[in-house]
Amino acid sequence: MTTVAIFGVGLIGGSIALCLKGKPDMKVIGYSNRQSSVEKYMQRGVVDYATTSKREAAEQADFIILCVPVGNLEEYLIELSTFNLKPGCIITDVGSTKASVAACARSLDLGEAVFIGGHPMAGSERSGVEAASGYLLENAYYVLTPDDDAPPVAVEKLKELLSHTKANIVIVDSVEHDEIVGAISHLPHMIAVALVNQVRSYNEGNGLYESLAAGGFRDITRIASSDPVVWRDILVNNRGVLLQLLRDWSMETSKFADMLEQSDGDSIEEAFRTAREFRSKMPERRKGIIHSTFDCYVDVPDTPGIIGKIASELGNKRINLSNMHIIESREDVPGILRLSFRDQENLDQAIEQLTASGYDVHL
Ligand SMILES: NC(=O)C1=CN([C@@H]2O[C@H](COP(=O)(O)OP(=O)(O)OC[C@H]3O[C@@H](n4cnc5c(N)ncnc54)[C@H](O)[C@@H]3O)[C@@H](O)[C@H]2O)C=CC1
Ligand SMILES: O=C(O)C(=O)Cc1ccc(O)cc1
Repeated sequence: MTTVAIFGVGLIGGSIALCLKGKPDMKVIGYSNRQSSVEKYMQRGVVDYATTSKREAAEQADFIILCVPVGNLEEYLIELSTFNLKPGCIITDVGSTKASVAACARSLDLGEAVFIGGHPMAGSERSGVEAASGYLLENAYYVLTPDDDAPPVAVEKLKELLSHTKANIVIVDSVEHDEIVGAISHLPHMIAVALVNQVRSYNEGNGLYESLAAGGFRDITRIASSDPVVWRDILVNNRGVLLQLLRDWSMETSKFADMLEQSDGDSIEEAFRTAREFRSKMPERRKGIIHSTFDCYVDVPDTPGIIGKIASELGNKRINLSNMHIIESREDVPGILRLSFRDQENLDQAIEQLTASGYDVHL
């Protein structure tokens, strides 16, 4: 029997739990510091057992996965180091920053337990176990940041466990991770929040800003709806990297100011051209090392008949849909529908058709 203890069964912890629960010889335990959350985890069936005792969860675990906000990771590691963990127990985390938690683990005596940092590079602006999905990490990158002296057998065991997420596991140095993820994830979150707040302040004087904000503005600012506590911790933790990135960002925005001051249309055109070229070369999620699936995701309102409507829209155009899965659907909250196709051609046709019909389709 493999016992996995998940500390903090929210969006990410819950999604990992859903990938593991029910697998042969697997027991998934959820830990929360609140009794009401423990009851919720059990009611939703995301774990086999839940407890408010850290020690109880930790001491029977072969794997401990810390899925709490980044600001709590160190205190959890320190407490784990005082427990009587199973020899060979593998502790990992899912925090969006990796250098500080790695340094903390290095400074502790974990006995015969091993720490290997991790970061699944997928998620959403939603939070809590209600938003968890067993498909969230499928085909996404999942970074592991083992120290050089981490036993290779432990890294292999962790990879084997995480293979249930169907993510594409890659090994990256923890400091390099924070620099790269700072640029591609943390900086965009700051920009989205700053942009929304800028428009919010204009809107105080004229409500038309809010009414007219659509399409592009919603796309670029989706991540501004992310959990404030989770993101407070990430930004504060990666502050050194982020301060440099913000300086570079200010240079980029001043280039735009210069181009506008000089009415330099050619340079503006060139900026859009180079950006479009780089972006078009970026791999899509389904093009990972892992076997490709031909899936897309559609944000759908929870209205009666919506699934039938989408299915018949595709059927009418003779687009061959091989599977459909509702990832989350609650009253008044948009759900996500995963549509699977047997080949690229059907997928491309479906994206074209649904986008033309006004659906929000992503890969
Ligand atoms: N949101 C995202 O898309 C991604 C988040 N992450 C990382 O995953 C971790 C968790 O984030 P989410 O799942 O998004 O957040 P979440 O808010 O959905 O889940 C966090 C969970 O931890 C619990 N929690 C909070 N403080 C706690 C404490 N002091 N003790 C015990 N439990 C506590 C909450 O009740 C909740 O169940 C963070 O470290 C974040 O950086 C990693 C990849 C993607
Ligand atoms: O919703 C999105 O696009 C995200 O950027 C999700 C996300 C949030 C935090 C991470 O550490 C990794 C991924």
